[in-house]
Amino acid sequence: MTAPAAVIVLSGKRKSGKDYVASVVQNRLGADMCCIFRLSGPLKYQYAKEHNLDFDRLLDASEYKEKYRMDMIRWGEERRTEDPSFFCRLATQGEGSDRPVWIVSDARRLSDLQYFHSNFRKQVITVRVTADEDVRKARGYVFTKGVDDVESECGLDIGVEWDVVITNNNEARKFEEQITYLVNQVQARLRN
Ligand SMILES: Nc1ncnc2c1ncn2[C@@H]1O[C@H](COP(=O)(O)OP(=O)(O)OP(=O)(O)O)[C@@H](O)[C@H]1O
Repeated sequence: MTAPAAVIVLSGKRKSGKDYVASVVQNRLGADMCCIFRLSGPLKYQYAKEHNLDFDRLLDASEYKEKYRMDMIRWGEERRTEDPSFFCRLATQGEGSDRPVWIVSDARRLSDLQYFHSNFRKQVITVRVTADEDVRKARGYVFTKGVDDVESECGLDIGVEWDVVITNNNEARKFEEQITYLVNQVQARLRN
């Protein structure tokens, strides 16, 4: 595996705009230069594989998914406890990992940040995407107990020093300036 030149690690509350930022940055840099990884991506796939289940049925909103949902969450936690970098490693393998810029669109835990800091010390750029609650609500956010008040959503809310903070409150010009700043940081790493 060739090491990437830059690794952008995005974090933010639900509907703050992480996926949106990831795709804007990818468009700026070019898809051939840049790959987006989702840490939440391989969980279902790996769970299905290890339990001999039908991956496609696990992805839809059927009874099948409901039946295995709790067990899948438990299994994911167990895996992470045994090996905190398990899902980070899994998500960033395979297609696209040979591109020079990685964007990880959904860091949720301190262990996610620790993984990227310790494996890609010089390349990593941590980014917190923020948006006011009313803006997030307008984008479809609804507070859900058991989802929005647990570690996977709140683990990075305080006590982290981010390299870049992007405020994404529908202010196009400000947003643009912040994206340009981030893209410049990436380009500086590509030159080194
Ligand atoms: N600056 C922006 N301009 C226009 N639309 C935006 C902007 N930011 C976010 N959106 C839109 O708001 C919605 C939510 O954004 P997005 O999916 O990127 O959030 P997220 O943080 O990835 O959410 P989740 O955590 O639920 O996956 C999307 O439809 C997205 O296109």
